[in-house]
Amino acid sequence: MDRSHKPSALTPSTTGPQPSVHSEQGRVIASLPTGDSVEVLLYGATVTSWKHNGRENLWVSEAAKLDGSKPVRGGVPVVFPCFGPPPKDHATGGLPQHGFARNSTWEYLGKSSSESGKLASGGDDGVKLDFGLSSAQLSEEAKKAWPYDFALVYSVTLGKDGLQTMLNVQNKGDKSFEFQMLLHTYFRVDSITKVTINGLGSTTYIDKVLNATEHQQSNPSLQITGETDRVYKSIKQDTTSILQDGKPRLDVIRDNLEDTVVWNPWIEKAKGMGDFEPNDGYKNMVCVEVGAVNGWQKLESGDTFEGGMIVKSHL
Ligand SMILES: O=P(O)(O)OC[C@H]1O[C@@H](O)[C@H](O)[C@@H](O)[C@@H]1O
Repeated sequence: MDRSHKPSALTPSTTGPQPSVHSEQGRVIASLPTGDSVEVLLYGATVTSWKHNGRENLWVSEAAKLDGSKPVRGGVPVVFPCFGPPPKDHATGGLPQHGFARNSTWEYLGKSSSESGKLASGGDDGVKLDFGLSSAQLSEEAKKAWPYDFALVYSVTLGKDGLQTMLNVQNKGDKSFEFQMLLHTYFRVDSITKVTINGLGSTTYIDKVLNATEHQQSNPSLQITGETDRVYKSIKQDTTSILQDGKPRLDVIRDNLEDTVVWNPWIEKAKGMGDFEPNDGYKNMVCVEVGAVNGWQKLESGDTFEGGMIVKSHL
């Protein structure tokens, strides 16, 4: 698939000090010689930790279930093939909220050494981990509710200055299907009251807190001052930036995805979620979720779609 606006990929290299990769207890952990690391749970292919310069960039609830009994409350759950509660009259109508990818067990396909890019220092640049999920691996219930033949490959690349997560969707069957996808990333922040989100100005959004009404964001900067659940549609700028205390903290760069959901449950909703702890954890997280959730992506038999993000940490 040729894409004119494709951001340059983070490229792992094959010489010099090597990253270490090991799997234990249903997760894959990769570390760079710099000490940066990423952890991916096979359940949901959920990235549960990404450390850069000694700092954790992702928020995971202290009560998150990591045993496969429910989707992980935190990290980067993969939402596919529907976002939110699916419309009852759509082919995804029998699936749970946010689909089945976040609560299916993925297969670790291995680390990739195909792309190389040597650093000036001669050290290793990064490591790419691939995870797969196909129709055959789904629960009988999910297969019945969404009887399409598909294959997903989710690539998580830990680079020296960022994390890249890309979802590749293939239609392996003889019927077309429609899907939505979203990388439901919970970012860790020091204090939500000091967070500003830039890059969503002049964009139309659906406000799920206000009965799913449509609004236009006029202010170039967004501050979170209460429960927030917004779907920003067809965003022109590729980068959404999270600032802490006015200083750049994280840049989220969308790749072939036009939409972004901003979510913070705030006080009451956080208290109402059994797996959200501590109760005031909403002060230390914000979800900035890149995706294709405005309408549906149609994939014809044999076709492939790819979308994801690069996140750069400024600490
Ligand atoms: O509780 P869940 O299923 O993980 O969803 C969390 C939130 O996910 C967000 O993406 C949705 O916009 C919210 O409406 C939803 O509440």
